Amino acid sequence: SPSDNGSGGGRSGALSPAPITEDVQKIEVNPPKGTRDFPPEDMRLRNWLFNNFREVSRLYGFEEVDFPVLESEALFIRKAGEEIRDQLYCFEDRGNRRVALRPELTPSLARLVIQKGKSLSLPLKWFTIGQCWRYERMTRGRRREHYQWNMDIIGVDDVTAEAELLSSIVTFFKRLGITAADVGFKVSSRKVLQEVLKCYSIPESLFGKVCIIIDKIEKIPVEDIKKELISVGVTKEAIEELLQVLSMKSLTKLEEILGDAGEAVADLRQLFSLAEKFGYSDWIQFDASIVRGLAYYTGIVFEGFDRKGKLRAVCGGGRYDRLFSTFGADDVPACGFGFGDAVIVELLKEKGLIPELGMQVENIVCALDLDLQGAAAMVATILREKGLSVDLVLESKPLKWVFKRAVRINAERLILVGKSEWQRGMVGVKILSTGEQYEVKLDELK
Ligand SMILES: Nc1ccc(Br)nc1
Repeated sequence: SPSDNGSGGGRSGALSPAPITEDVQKIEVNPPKGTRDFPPEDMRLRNWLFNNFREVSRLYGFEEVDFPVLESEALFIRKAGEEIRDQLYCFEDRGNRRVALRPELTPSLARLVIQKGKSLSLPLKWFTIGQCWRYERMTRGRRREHYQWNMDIIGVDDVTAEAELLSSIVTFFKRLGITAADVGFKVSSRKVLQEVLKCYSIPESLFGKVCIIIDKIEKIPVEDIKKELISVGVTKEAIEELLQVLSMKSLTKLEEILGDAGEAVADLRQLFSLAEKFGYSDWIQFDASIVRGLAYYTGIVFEGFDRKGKLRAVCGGGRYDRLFSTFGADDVPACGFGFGDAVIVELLKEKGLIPELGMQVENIVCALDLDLQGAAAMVATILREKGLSVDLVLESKPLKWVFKRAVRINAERLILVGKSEWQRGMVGVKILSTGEQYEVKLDELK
């Protein structure tokens, strides 16, 4: 067995803490408030989740894109009273530029589309997975960062685009074992609001603000909703009509109020018809109260919810046909969704659907003699060049330590490089699941 370097095989190499002197300051080892580390076990779960995001994106023919976490603050400055604006993680950089950690991904996507301009052939089907930030007073103890999967279709003004996006999310849920009994989508259209406001001659300019106020309908008392609507100039009559329409859960009843001439009912009817064809009718329901909290949505909006009502929205999205002109470019029809990495994990835990994702390595290679470390490196290299993973024991360790590590890293095989075997061009192999052991010629190792 390898000579013992007196480390006792325990947490060998553990250093006693450096003496605190004037130039050594004990650092905070936890990440900043509201942020997370991803140690190996958590990173395996995150990679598993993101790999599912990517696989669904591939299945739907979407191309991956990415943008900087840091953007010009101007990208996110909208005057509709959104929460996302109030919580912007913004600052002035050393060049005196106003910048922000992105709170969402859609404005960056729009910026890139505008930047690329005519060089792009529509429609675009782009996806990204990116970290998004908000600066929230920690009194509420909520997170300040999360990762979002975004899928966007740019250049299609038909509801088929929204239907395709909803299909992709259903496909994602199904892959994870989540069913229509667990999760549903509340679907509506902001054109419902638009048509009501138009009936009461409420100016279009109020549309964004009204949507942001209405989005709070489940979160604050209805009297406060009314006060805020009044404060932005909506008449009492319009408010009563609005609240009545927003309580609708039936398209037929909505049609009785709005008539069948408007786009809102037509879009929704088409979406529900397409849902039949895609096979996800069980997953969606009309709910006029859904407006979502981003000012730039203009049409169909939707959000994924857990049917037990225990969690916040799992995902959300919609059509945003006017975003590009707010950036000074020509408008392009667009729709997309954001899917956060936190609520879905809570949901999977609730449903017992978190997969076992142990560390896995195919080989652990160990020199049985101090002067065989080079030979062990050669063996590791041969295996790695064959595409086999190797944990190479880098120091002289007792065999007991090596076996413990092999179990901890879930190695399939232990490759022992011993003096007598090496002289015969052989190495020892132990299959850790069965205990079977044998010698094999180096050039036959596979
Ligand atoms: N927009 C946003 C960003 C970060 C978190 Br956590 N939640 C929402």
